[in-house]
Amino acid sequence: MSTHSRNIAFIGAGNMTQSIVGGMVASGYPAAAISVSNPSTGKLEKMASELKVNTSQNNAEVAAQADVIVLAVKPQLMADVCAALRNEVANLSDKLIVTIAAGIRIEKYRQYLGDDIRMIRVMPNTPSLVGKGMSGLVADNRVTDDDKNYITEAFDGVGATLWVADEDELDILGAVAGSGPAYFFEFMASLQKAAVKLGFDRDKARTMVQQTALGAAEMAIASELELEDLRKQVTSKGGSTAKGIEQYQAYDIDKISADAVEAAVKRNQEMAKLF
Ligand SMILES: NC(=O)C1=CN([C@@H]2O[C@H](COP(=O)(O)OP(=O)(O)OC[C@H]3O[C@@H](n4cnc5c(N)ncnc54)[C@H](O)[C@@H]3O)[C@@H](O)[C@H]2O)C=CC1
Ligand SMILES: O=C(O)[C@@H]1CCC=N1
Repeated sequence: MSTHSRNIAFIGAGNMTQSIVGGMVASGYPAAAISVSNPSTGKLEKMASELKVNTSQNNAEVAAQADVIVLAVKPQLMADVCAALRNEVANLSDKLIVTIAAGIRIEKYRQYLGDDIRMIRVMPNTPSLVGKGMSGLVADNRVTDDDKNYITEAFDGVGATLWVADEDELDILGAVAGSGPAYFFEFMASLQKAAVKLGFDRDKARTMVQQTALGAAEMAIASELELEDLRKQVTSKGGSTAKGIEQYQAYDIDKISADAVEAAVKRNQEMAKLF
């Protein structure tokens, strides 16, 4: 079955679903083959009017009609949502089940949905909305090559994909790339505040910060140099950047990042036990 001929249903219309579906529609996935369900109507109405996808307040209804079900609710709701799907949808084992939830292991979904499910875990991130997502993927051993190709193509449409070896690696990828946009936005906001503190208005400060972030990211992608060497190219001996970088190093930016990623991995592992 080719990528665009599968009907795909998203259970939960939150931030991540809106980013993925927005990116999929923009990349040419037919809106008519996409359904989204959510208990409340606000987000559904927005998605129906802006993206022309099918919407419903009934999870089982969209899931029953789909070839692919994407579980996109918060981890703490997953057990209940899965239990209801198992009760209300026939032939779950004929469908490809994809989950984007952090932490929860495939083994748990087997308990929730049945031993015979075909499941892929995807760890996406919100820049999928603008076609610049980074998604990690891992599959159970029942998933077919066709399933893998399908889901790779779908998520390649909203950015880059990276198959990882196992679910431990997915936890790490999630802590770096899934959570990563938040780290970058936190850093960008702090740079914006620094410019505002010295007299710029917020709009001008934002323009200079976001354009610089974009330029740095694109340069990193285009260059074969190590990231440290790209940094050195900006850091003239005896110049101003050296003084700025000294301040970041004084706060041990490597330790800040290592602590952040390790804390996020730990939370993914906790969520695997809790939900
Ligand atoms: N936000 C992000 O950057 C990322 C999120 N994820 C994962 O995506 C999942 C969703 O996260 P967000 O979109 O950020 O959360 P969110 O809170 O924005 O969205 C969850 C949606 O599920 C809906 N919902 C609640 N109960 C429901 C039910 N019984 N049936 C159907 N829908 C229901 C809520 O109304 C809400 O619209 C989480 O499991 C998270 O771990 C993964 C990677 C990145
Ligand atoms: O914060 C979370 O748990 C999810 C997973 C990665 C990004 N958001």
